[in-house]
Amino acid sequence: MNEPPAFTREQSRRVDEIAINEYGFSGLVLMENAGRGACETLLEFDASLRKTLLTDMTGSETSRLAPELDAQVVILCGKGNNAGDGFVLARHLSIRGIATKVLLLAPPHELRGDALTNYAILKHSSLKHAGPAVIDLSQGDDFAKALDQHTGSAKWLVDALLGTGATGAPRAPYDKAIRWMNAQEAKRLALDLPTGLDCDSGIPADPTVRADLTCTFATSKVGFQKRQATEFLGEVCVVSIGVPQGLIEAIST
Ligand SMILES: NC(=O)C1=CN([C@@H]2O[C@H](COP(=O)(O)OP(=O)(O)OC[C@H]3O[C@@H](n4cnc5c(N)ncnc54)[C@H](O)[C@@H]3O)[C@@H](O)[C@H]2O)[C@@H](O)CC1
Ligand SMILES: [K+]
Repeated sequence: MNEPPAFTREQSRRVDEIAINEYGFSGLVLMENAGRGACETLLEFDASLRKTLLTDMTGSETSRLAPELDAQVVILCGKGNNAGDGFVLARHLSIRGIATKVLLLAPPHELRGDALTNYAILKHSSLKHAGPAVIDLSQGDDFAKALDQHTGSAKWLVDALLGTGATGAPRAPYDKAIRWMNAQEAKRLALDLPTGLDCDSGIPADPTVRADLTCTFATSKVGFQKRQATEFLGEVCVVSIGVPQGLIEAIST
């Protein structure tokens, strides 16, 4: 049997582009599959993540989640589609009763397209149904203190800062956020790739997220096979985004 393919940045972006422009996929469907797949992978990886639904006076579970500070999963989002995957992940964790919080590191008015749509859905469900708290940390001066305050005793920090749209080393405020993430005891999940890692060369920038688990979408990435990348990736799980295998094979040849 052939080895599963690993793609360059350009090939990965071509999968999305062809799926959308030639096959007729909606970008939202691909993003939904990415975020939902990451949710399922995380829950399989860490069976200790538990439902934190509150109980009402009669002892029955209510649909409200435990208060914000008990978030078990805190998702740090940038402004591209990688952040969009993070918003979808937050929604699906919340559906499964896992208390989740989203921290925005870019101003919400800079979100576009599918990421903006999923942000709007999340905000709506947060206001209407006590869904995941969404907190804008893009303003304010004491960034590390704000991150500490909003993270509490989370078990997992999720890197939804940058994906295949990254160019060069992570710039402010992502650089500070990465240094802060790497210094926490919580485990780290990277969506698509650890922010800072060049997915073609495998060369880590200073700083790069040190992940315990990387959920990478559609295929693994060429740079992940390089020795210097290993310590930043943790366990790598390839998550299907629903595109036909034939498309992946066509692009890999
Ligand atoms: N429809 C699609 O295209 C899909 C995309 N997916 C996700 O989308 C990601 C790619 O999304 P995008 O192309 O929006 O890119 P990113 O989400 O990687 O972010 C790009 C944004 O970050 C900024 N940026 C780039 N380099 C930076 C740096 N070094 N420091 C600070 N800011 C920087 C850019 O100005 C741009 O606004 C994939 O990795 C994957 O996670 C998945 O949702 C599957 C479907
Ligand atoms: K990422």
